[in-house]
Amino acid sequence: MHWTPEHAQPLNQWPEQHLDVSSTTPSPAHKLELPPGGRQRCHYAWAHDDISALTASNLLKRYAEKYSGVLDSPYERPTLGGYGDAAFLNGAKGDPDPWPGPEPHYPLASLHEGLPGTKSGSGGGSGGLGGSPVLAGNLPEPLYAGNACGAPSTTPEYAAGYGGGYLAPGYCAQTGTALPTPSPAALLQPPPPPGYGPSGPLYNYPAGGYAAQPGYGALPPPPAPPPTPYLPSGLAAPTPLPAPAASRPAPTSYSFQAAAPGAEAGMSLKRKAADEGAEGRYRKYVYEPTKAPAADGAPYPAADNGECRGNGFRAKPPGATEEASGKYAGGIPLKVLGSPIYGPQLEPFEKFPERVPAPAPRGGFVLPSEEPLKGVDPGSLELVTSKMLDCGPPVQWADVAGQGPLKAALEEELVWPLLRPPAYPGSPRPPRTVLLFGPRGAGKALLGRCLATQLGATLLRLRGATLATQSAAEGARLLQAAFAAARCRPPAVLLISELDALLQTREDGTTATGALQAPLLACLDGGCGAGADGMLVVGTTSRPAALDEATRRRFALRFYVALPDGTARGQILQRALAQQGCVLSERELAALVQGTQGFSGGELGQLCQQAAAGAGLPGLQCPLSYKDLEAALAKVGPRASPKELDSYVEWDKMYGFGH
Ligand SMILES: Nc1ncnc2c1ncn2[C@@H]1O[C@H](COP(=O)(O)OP(=O)(O)OP(=O)(O)O)[C@@H](O)[C@H]1O
Ligand SMILES: [Mg+2]
Repeated sequence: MHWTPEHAQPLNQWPEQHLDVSSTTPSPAHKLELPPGGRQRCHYAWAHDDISALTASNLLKRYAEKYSGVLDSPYERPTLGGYGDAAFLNGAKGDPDPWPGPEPHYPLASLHEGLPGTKSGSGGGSGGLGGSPVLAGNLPEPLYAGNACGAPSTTPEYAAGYGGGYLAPGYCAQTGTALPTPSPAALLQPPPPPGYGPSGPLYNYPAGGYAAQPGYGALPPPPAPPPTPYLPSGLAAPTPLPAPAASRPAPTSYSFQAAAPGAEAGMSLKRKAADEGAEGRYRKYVYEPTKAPAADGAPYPAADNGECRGNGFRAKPPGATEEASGKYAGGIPLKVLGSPIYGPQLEPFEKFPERVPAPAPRGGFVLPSEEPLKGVDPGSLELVTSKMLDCGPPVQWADVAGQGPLKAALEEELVWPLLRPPAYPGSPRPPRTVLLFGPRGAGKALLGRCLATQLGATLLRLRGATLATQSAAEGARLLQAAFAAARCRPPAVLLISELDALLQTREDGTTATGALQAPLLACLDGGCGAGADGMLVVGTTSRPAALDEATRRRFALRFYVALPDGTARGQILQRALAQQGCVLSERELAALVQGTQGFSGGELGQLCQQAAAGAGLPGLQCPLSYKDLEAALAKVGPRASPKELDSYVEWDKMYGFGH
């Protein structure tokens, strides 16, 4: 047999093969060229034709085995030229150890880079698909597929090609586990752009989510959009969403929201908004205890020149809330009592832009297209406009003591959806009706005013009890006029307090239920229906059980406004007493808070007034003392009995949305 290795191998490989050829019988043609002393040990770099058949057979077998793994490898191999022949000539022929040669000449970008768990760095070299299959094929079993760390190989297809060959001894490509199998989609992903770490997240959106729309106060400025290189081409940036709903607990079985006409799909029925530890989250809800003293003793100072802002509110008097002290008069911080944060958490006025002229429609809270005044009695409309338009100062979340979870719920389920633009055409309408129920004086109307402020809306107030004193026809006319007036001033909040009075049986035997309920339901359907987007109806009642199902279901959201807890009572008292120039010691205030358990905010205000009256200080020339308050405590007490409070909790479980 006449055989030369050139017949079987490419030219650039045959010198290596000849390093294997240890023939001791050089060809006669070469004998003369060999140094005499080295003849017996010399390895020829070229073939000679008198090789034995056995040697030739062994050679064939050996190289067939050696390269069969390479040829069968499922991975795309780099061109051999990329590594240079020198890599194969580096004296490591058949070496079972990891390849000790130089780094590849080209920085081969491994497709595995960017996959989770992939380690980048020089130690790994181009161990991915760019690794040398030849070398991998040379490696003994334990070095395959990251087994340098002794991890079990779970991905057999990686064994041949996944570059153990370039792993330095001891390098662990995966910590204790084999590299996860890449999905076909991942393999099709383009490599990350230069400058971004391969193991970084593909999207790097802010953890806190997106800020609300401009115009909504107390939220941080919107974060910068994610850098465009992070967005795969062709993909639009996701629509900003409000706070994550995923953290909300599952609704309880009592909720009626799914059946309510205004209840929107996707809105959680029950939620626990109290994230007690997250102070920053409720920072803006923190009560601002001190306002500028009212000149006339009214709950809100009238030092605003009577000027009514475009949104129906007047600005707070400058510095009205700036003087909040972080402690009780005696020096105990309210945090000691479990308050979230207490201090001057102020909302700058700039966050409540003037609405003159009316701003462009915002989000779902847009201008109605219908003619709102059609068929409305002009006299009633005039009456409503002059008597019901609320021009009080704006009420921020921080102006409401306590009620943190409720405030968060109102904001997340009402304010944000109303201010947020619809995500897509035909997306669910935000709720247009909310019912606040709870004991008298608990702050339901205050929260209604706060909602109007947060929405930048005109506020119209209607008292059910007042309406119920009118004749049925007049009451219905006023009701329609109130809805029409609200609709023609969008965005508007119509606050109907004492809603239950509209549905009660009168003492004279005539029942308003039939007379006023029908117009009320019609107004709720029409005024808050699909055609009227610019208004929100806030109904309040201290007798939720008096509401029949039809009325109840017209309110898409129903929230329980509970009595203030000890911390909130302390804050309300401190504010009320500060307005009267009264400074109590820490112990006195703590005792007063203890003695006013079960008081509503309204009753705390009455207590302070009673103390002033009892002290003979109608003009509030002298500060109140603790003794005056003690005396007043004997006369003013909480109105809501424990039984009543229990009934609210029960009603909340049945029909409320919890918070
Ligand atoms: N949480 C509170 N923080 C500060 N002030 C409060 C709070 N709750 C009630 N008040 C004060 O108590 C008074 C009565 O509040 P409001 O009118 O809102 O109660 P209400 O629940 O609407 O009562 P009603 O059922 O009688 O209509 C207001 O002066 C309000 O400022
Ligand atoms: Mg009220």
